Amino acid sequence: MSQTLPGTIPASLFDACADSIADAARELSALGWTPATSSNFSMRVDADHAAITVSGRHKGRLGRHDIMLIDLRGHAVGSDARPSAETALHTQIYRRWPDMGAVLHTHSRTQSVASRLFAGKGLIRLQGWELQKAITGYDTHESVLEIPVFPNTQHMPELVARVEAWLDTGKPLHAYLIDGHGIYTWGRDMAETQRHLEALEFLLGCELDLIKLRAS
Ligand SMILES: CSC[C@@H](O)[C@@H](O)C(=O)COP(=O)(O)O
Ligand SMILES: [Zn+2]
Repeated sequence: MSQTLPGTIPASLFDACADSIADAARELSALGWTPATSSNFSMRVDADHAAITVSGRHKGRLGRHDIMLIDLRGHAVGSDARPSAETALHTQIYRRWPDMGAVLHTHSRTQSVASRLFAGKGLIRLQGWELQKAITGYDTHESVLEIPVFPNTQHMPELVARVEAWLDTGKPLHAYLIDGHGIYTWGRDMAETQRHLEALEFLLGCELDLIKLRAS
């Protein structure tokens, strides 16, 4: 895949984003959170563009050619590669929050099982865990962190609308699960987004352990 950049985007900027995505993806893949080409990752490049993974690539082996430029309507810019099938979920975040700089979507076993288990309730309510403080804006274990679980669909506009509907209620949103699918989370930069993802994976795992232990 060859990537041509608009004159306003220096190659060094795009390459830095691509390298950062590939590094994060390698780490997440090594943890087993991106099985079988699943998952997708992006970073904001400027006010109107993001770098995102090309659809269908193995996320543990990404190179610069597996990451492409899109505009915030989700259209490829300067390449004929196909962006992630879930691009609309990334651009939604960048359009809604100009200060958000990275979006990570993974399919870990813990995320997948938790999404199925809590789909009936429509959300997971986290409270009492010290690690909630890893989410920006949370400064005590006593706060409530709600992670909605949206029904899965192959029709991205439907998922985009569900996210909008949640936000329209005025409730905070730092991440969401998709039933039987995985998690989406975001942050102002890649480091913050990775911290959110690691914390959420840990917290979901703790909730699943509690359910198992209470049942035994
Ligand atoms: C390989 S199944 C997973 C996909 O359907 C999808 O959910 C996913 O996460 C990766 O899609 P992609 O188009 O590669 O970004
Ligand atoms: Zn997915």
